[in-house]
Amino acid sequence: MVLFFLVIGLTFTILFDLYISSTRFYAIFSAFLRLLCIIIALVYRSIYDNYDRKEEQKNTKIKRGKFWTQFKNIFLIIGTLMQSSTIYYLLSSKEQLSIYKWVLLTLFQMSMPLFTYLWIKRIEKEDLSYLQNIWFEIFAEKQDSNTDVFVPLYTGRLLSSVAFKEAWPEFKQNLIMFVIVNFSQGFLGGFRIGVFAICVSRLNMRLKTKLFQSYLKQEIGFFDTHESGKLLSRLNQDTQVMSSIVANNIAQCAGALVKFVGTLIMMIKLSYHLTIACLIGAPLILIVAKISGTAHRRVSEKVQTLSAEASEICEETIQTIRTVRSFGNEDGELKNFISILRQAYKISLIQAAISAGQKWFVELCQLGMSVVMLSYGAKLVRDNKVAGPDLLAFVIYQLTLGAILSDISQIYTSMMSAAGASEAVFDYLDRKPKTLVGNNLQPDEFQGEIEFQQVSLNYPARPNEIALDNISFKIASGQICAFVGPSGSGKSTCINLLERFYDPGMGKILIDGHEIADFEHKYLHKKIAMVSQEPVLFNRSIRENIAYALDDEVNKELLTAEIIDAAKFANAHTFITELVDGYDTQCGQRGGHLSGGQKQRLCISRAIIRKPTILLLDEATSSLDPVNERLIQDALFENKKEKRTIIISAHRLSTIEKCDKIFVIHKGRLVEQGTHDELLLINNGVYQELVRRQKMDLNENEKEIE
Ligand SMILES: Nc1ncnc2c1ncn2[C@@H]1O[C@H](COP(=O)(O)OP(=O)(O)OP(=O)(O)O)[C@@H](O)[C@H]1O
Repeated sequence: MVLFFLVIGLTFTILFDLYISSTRFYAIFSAFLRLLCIIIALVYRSIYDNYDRKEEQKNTKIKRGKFWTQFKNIFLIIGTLMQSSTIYYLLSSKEQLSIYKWVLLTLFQMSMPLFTYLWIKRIEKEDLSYLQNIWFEIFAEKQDSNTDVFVPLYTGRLLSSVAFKEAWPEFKQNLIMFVIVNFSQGFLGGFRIGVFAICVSRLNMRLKTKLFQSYLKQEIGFFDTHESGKLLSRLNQDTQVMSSIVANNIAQCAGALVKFVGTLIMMIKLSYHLTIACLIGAPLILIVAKISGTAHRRVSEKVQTLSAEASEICEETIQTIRTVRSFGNEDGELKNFISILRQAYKISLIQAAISAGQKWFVELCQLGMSVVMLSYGAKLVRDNKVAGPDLLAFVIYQLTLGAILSDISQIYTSMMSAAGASEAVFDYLDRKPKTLVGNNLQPDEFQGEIEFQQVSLNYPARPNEIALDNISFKIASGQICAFVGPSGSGKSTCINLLERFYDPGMGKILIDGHEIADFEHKYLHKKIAMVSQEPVLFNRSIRENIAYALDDEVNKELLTAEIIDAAKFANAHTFITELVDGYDTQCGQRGGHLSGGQKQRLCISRAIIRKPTILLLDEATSSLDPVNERLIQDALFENKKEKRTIIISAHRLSTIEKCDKIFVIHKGRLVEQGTHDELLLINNGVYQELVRRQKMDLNENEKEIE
């Protein structure tokens, strides 16, 4: 891809310089364009270098190729000097340019695409490769602008041939030039629009991919503190705003700047007196653009934040629609939604007022510029200082310049809006996960021996509350153990740590003597499977849900047999085959088309099919009827074929009586451990109390039934 840009850049350079450029003026103009582009590249680079430095200060571990970075900076500076010297040479040399000098100059000027190539390479290294689309767009826009600049000149000349008798002999020649420049403008304009449409879609796709990729890399704590609705709004809306505004405007801005410079050169060539007269209002337009741009940035930031909040309410309400309906609170949710949209609307009114005010002011300045230029121009024509046809061409240039200035001011304003919208997106894109996904340890043997060494944890969402306090225990390979304790005591937290959803604040978690963080991410999750408290299924078929994340290359027939075995293990096969579509039945969003118990059984099948060495069951059978629960328990306890370490977190103590070891957790601390019989012997122990209470509840229930 990068080579493609390089080839395009070089081809344009050679074509334009060797064959199309025949005048010294065009050569100067062409070199000037390159200079401009290199300067833009330099500015970008310095911004990213600065960003690098900040990153380095934040994270000293990041080592970057400093030498190479500086080397490329020097390249860009040399490029700038080369282009400047080309312009100087062309301006100062009086003699006709010979062909070998043209070749030399062209080689000289080829530095531009070469430097661009280096710059693009650099961007790719920084993982910001989507910016190359913008760069390509600048290329396309630049070519278009080149011919744009000549349109008023030949329009002016053609009109003068019609209007002034003395210009009649040149009518034919002017008509041909008029057709050529207008045709090229139209052709290149179409080309530009096509390229632009591709660029926007590609930029959008890449931005979304990068952002989604960045979300997927984040630690679970990030999702505890960032609502999904807001994250989705950033992913869908903000990236869209960014890609269309940024791609569109950077391209237009480059084009407008090129046109501005080109038009200005042509105007100066026609009459520098008139040029000075008509530029009086320009600085005012640019100052107003700057002021309103800053205002737009702030406003747009607020609007995007509010729209993310609205999206969060919408998403949450849809997700929890059954609860909302059961409490009859549809109006309440709608009210919240409307109130946020109203706030956004009020802020948009400010945005509209700023845009309108800016437009009025710019139009007024343009009018002033026209009046000054026309009055002064008429005087110059009367004094024979400017020829009539030149004044006509100048008027067209002046109108073009006014439109360009107006464009630049609007581009700046909307760029600022995009900057406001993009702030949060870039924050997420640049965010480094606090927990690294994993290292590279992938031992051939994985026994499943677990050890907690003085482990403590505070959840990121509640940094001041201790969830686990100095917990130490050891589970031998192949043992079946249980975590018990009152609700909120920390059982699921221990399981979350074994899944590496969080890293302990203090202490170590070892598996087979290695720290859990040392294992490679995919390897670890092949060896450890979990069935969580809330059974979550994907909106796919039962078959796909059970085989979720298994390697694609697994033989299909084998896979079907394994899926059925796994379903049988979890006692799910019977209910699946009773469904009309059997294993192809769709589960609905989050498994909403199935009952709680059915979902749990599918989740168990999904874990079992992976043949994990460590199986974590967090209240995995809580929604099942006693018969089904007993069948699954038996399958777990009696499966001697595979050596598997199993950890069960359960409230129904009858289900864990047979466990090799029971860990009693209370208020985040490990208070007792042993077998069921050993724990019952601890007088006034927590376990003894839990068993006593459950027995009482059972007796009362039995009495009620009687
Ligand atoms: N993601 C989280 N962010 C903040 N605090 C959390 C989070 N998850 C759990 N907690 C808190 O940590 C403590 C332990 O929770 P945990 O889920 O481990 O309890 P548990 O013993 O599994 O309870 P239960 O039997 O009800 O499932 C509780 O006080 C809970 O409020």
